[in-house]
Amino acid sequence: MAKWVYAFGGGTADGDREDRDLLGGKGANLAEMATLGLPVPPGFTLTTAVCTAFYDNDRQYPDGLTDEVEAALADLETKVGKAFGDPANPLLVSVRSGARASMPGMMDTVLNLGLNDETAEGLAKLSGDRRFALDSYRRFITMYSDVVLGVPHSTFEELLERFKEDRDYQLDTEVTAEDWAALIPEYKQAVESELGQPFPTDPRDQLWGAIGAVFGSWMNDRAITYRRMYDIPASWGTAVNVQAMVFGNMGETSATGVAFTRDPSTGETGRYGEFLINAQGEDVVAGIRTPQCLTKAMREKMHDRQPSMEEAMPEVYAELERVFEKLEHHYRDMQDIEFTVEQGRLWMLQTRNGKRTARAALKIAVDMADEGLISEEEAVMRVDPGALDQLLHPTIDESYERDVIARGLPASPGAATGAAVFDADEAERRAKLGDRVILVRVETSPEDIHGMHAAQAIVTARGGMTSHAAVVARGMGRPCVSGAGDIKIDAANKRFSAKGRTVSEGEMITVDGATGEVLAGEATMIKPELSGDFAKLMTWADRTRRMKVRTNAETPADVQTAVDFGAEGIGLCRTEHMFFDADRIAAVREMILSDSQDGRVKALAKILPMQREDFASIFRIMGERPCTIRLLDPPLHEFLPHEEDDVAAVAEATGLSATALMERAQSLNETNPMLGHRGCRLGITYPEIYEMQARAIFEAQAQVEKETGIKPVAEVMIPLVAVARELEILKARIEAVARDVESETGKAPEYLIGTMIELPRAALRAGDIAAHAEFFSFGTNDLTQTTFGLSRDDAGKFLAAYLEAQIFDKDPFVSLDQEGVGDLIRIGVERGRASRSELKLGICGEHGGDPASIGFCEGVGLDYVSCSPYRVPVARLAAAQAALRAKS
Ligand SMILES: Nc1ncnc2c1ncn2[C@@H]1O[C@H](COP(=O)(O)O)[C@@H](O)[C@H]1O
Ligand SMILES: C=C(OP(=O)(O)O)C(=O)O
Ligand SMILES: O=P(O)(O)OP(=O)(O)O
Ligand SMILES: [Mg+2]
Repeated sequence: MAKWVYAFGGGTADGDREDRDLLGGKGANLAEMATLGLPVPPGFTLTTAVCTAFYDNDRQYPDGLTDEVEAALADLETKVGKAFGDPANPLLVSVRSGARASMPGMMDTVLNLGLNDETAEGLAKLSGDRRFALDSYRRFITMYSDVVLGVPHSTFEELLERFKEDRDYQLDTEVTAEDWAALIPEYKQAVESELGQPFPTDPRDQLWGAIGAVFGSWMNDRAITYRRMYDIPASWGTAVNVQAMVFGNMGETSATGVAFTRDPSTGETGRYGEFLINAQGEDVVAGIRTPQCLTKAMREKMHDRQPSMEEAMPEVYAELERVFEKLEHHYRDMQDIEFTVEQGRLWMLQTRNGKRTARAALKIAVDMADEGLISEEEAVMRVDPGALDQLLHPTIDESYERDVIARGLPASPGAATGAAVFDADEAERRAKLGDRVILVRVETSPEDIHGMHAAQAIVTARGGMTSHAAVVARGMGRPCVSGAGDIKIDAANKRFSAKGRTVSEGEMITVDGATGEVLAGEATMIKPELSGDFAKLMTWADRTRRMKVRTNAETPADVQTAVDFGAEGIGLCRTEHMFFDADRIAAVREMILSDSQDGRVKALAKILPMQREDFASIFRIMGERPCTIRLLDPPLHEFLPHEEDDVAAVAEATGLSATALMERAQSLNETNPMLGHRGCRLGITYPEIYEMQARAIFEAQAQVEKETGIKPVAEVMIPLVAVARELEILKARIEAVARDVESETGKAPEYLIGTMIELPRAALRAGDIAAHAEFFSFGTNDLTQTTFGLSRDDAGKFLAAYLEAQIFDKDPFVSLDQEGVGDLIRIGVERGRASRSELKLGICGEHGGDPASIGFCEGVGLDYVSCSPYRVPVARLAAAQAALRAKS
């Protein structure tokens, strides 16, 4: 029989951290902490299997669940010595979500459950603090109504605000016990008016209501968005944790807080966190009050005048410090911890591996390896290659004169510029149109997640470093300034003001998430420094990986950037990019529009010296690293002149009439150019084009060898081969050019000839093709396009609908379709290698920079991946992780 409910607390637990699939991360770690002997309020976990069964059975619970919950509740009552619903000695519980993967703030939690008029009075008597009891009661009504009954939080906020205004109160702390006693009936009345039925008073009804709502929150919009963003399957489900309440709102010796064992923004060692005296956990994470610092060091750094927890509660803080130490050693990773202090007694409410910026992930991984806590290989596995991207992005140039309009907390590092917007939907709308936007909000709620994702950076007027905005922004790598109190947002008129200045929607601002500053205008940015920890981790990754990492680049600047990032070769130099250059396009047009071979040869002679110099400048940078140069690929159609001026320029160069040229252009026009006169088909029909290019490559090699004494290595790549004979013919011609250049220069070029595999037929007939190819490079952009029959230029129009309908899990042009396109690659590799065992194999489609696709490339045994320059470090790390996974 399935077991649906697992207990924890009192030094033991039914499960442990290995059970996170079943108990969710929160439940598994609560169980683990309980067994470690840490002070965890006892409770029990309804497993993720209950959630799955609930959704599979039309929101019905599985048989036996009610009995198991009753038994667990009775056991909990015994453990804490209180009874659920007993006015004389009431047990209150929290009902908390918690999935396998942490989804901070995305699902629901209800605190203080079990309160009604009688138990609230009982709690007042028992605690001797009526204000505390009524404060807990009003919190419960508010939270339960919002989460379970669908009566929004704002209903109660408005009642409270009006009440405070009438009495001239500024803060919630001024509201007395009598005041709460007067307000609570108003709260309940508001619920009854809204729902037509009274607020539930039976604690068991409340419990099942909350359990249902928390399971239901697995399917709320923000949880769905978050799952999509982080690839979390809907089938995982959430667990529900029912836990005895401890109270941080029991006066000045009580508090609640969130802490990280290392700084989640920078990775610096030293505790980092916030706490609030006389408050409950939600107050900190929701950013309702701006909290106090955890440590003295942090307070001094932030110039905060309020005492830190280390200073205000030294004894409890010392105990907390011991817990940090224990947890970090136990989990061997930075921990994100939620705790509550009830009248001087510390209680642990959650621990999880802390979300962190890429910068912090890197520092923590390297530091922990240096401290001997983890191995170098583990450090390599700890950094998400995709997130590394964040480190490669610019920061504000120091010499830039900053026009600071507001200051807040440096909640997530990095800098970005964009147009100010004040609403998440608008941020998303503008971003879709290609605008860079900065989302400016009073505070963010999880409903804003799509807007935060669409924005370049986030600014909030309220909230601390652990507010929702800060945590989510760090996870996404978006710069964030939170708690910028100077900012007054006028949402109705779409503008904000700060220090007497006004910024309207659409005006450009800059956010510096490292300093907490918001600047007017667009700042100048500089490239990041990639030494220190970054270089160290990369060295460890390079030691570990099997596959080489090359780059797709053709301009000297890009090639240099890629080499600086550690590229070990060029995997794709697209020569057509050199053809489109403004001062060459006229000669290219002259070549394609001339109707004779002589005319083409004449035009190509103009291009040859330019191409030679292009290649020479690349070889000078690349030295002995191999350079794959792809001969002309795009359809001639793409080079045709469209404007009258362009036609006139070609007419002048060729001596042909504009009318004759237009007729010729018309005849070259294609209905379906991507499947038309392109790739090797051009080489076959206009041999002089590829001959010129081959000559430019070989002559450039000879020239650079003469200049530097270093022998450049060229890999001449023929695109769009479908039939082995195409390659056979073109290879013979290129070899003839190589021989000519050798006899003219006295230098034998070092080269290979190979092909791209970008058509299904080429993959299927890889055996025949390999008879003529010394290497294959999988052109997975076109191979995806041709395998799906899906235009890569037009798919954007309906891709969103395909992702929405779960026809595609991911955009197949971004992450390789490992089943379909992957099968063709597998076949290509097998048949190619069977025909030529030393065949060199690589990938040069965009997928070469995508970590999941790189994992696939490792699995099929490619020799290298090639990606755009800024992706090179990502690929180095992803290749190392793939190698480690393959080993394990
Ligand atoms: N049992 C509890 N006692 C006191 N405070 C609690 C309890 N359970 C949760 N909390 C606080 O609520 C927030 C949010 O809960 P999540 O379930 O982690 O979302 C948490 O920070 C705790 O401080
Ligand atoms: C790398 C490729 O070439 P391009 O993107 O230039 O078509 C490819 O098709 O995968
Ligand atoms: O359990 P998690 O980590 O998903 O988050 P939260 O604490 O917000 O529930
Ligand atoms: Mg939590």
